[in-house]
Amino acid sequence: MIILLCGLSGSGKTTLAQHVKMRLSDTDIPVEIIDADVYRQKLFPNLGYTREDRFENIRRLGFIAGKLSGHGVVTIVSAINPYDVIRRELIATYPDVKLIHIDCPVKTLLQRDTKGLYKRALLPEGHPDKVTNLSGVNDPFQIPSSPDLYINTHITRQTEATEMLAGFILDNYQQEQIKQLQPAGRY
Ligand SMILES: Nc1ncnc2c1ncn2[C@@H]1O[C@H](COP(=O)(O)OS(=O)(=O)O)[C@@H](OP(=O)(O)O)[C@H]1O
Ligand SMILES: Nc1ncnc2c1ncn2[C@@H]1O[C@H](COP(=O)(O)OP(=O)(O)O)[C@@H](O)[C@H]1O
Repeated sequence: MIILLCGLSGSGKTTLAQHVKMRLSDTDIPVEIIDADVYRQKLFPNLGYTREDRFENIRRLGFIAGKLSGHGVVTIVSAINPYDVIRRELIATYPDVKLIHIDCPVKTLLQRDTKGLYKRALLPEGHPDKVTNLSGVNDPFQIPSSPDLYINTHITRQTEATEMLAGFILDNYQQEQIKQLQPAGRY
């Protein structure tokens, strides 16, 4: 299973992915997190935040996730992933991809601003520290129309959000195992 966590920077993708991994550590479900922030720094430092570079980033992350999930690892891809077309491409390319929207109003993200990106995006044009192409501020984020799960981290506390996501993974993992136990064509 590939879990695509999409949502604006600071919405809680990394936090929830890490908590879910911990939460599932006492089960026999192997979980790996592919955090776009980390992979960009370690593997794709030349990619920026244009539409084309974001597509390339997501395609590469999807490829790695496909390999891991092919070995039975529940692979959580934590990336802003703002465009519907590339999300749909991953869903069409790899088996058992689930799309999860981690939502949060920009007003709240401006208050959290753990990386200082939002303040920098709001600087005047031409300011040397200005951040351009920040999704939700000066770059698009297409809201998923029918995600498999929706979590709003402005409303839902971290512990409850973790339970929602862990429960979703457990349910789907178990359903998949039951399907694989059933002989093809008999049911
Ligand atoms: N425009 C811009 N300028 C500078 N830095 C930025 C910008 N947009 C995103 N970020 C930071 O990059 C982190 C990874 O982005 P993503 O790979 O998830 O983006 S995307 O999926 O390719 O759209 C992303 O990580 P998260 O904060 O974890 O979402 C941000 O820290
Ligand atoms: N309900 C919540 N779920 C997840 N994170 C939350 C929640 N409420 C507040 N936060 C905080 O918001 C921040 C989210 O940051 P992070 O997980 O790095 O986001 P992202 O990976 O989407 O950029 C963290 O500081 C986290 O503690």
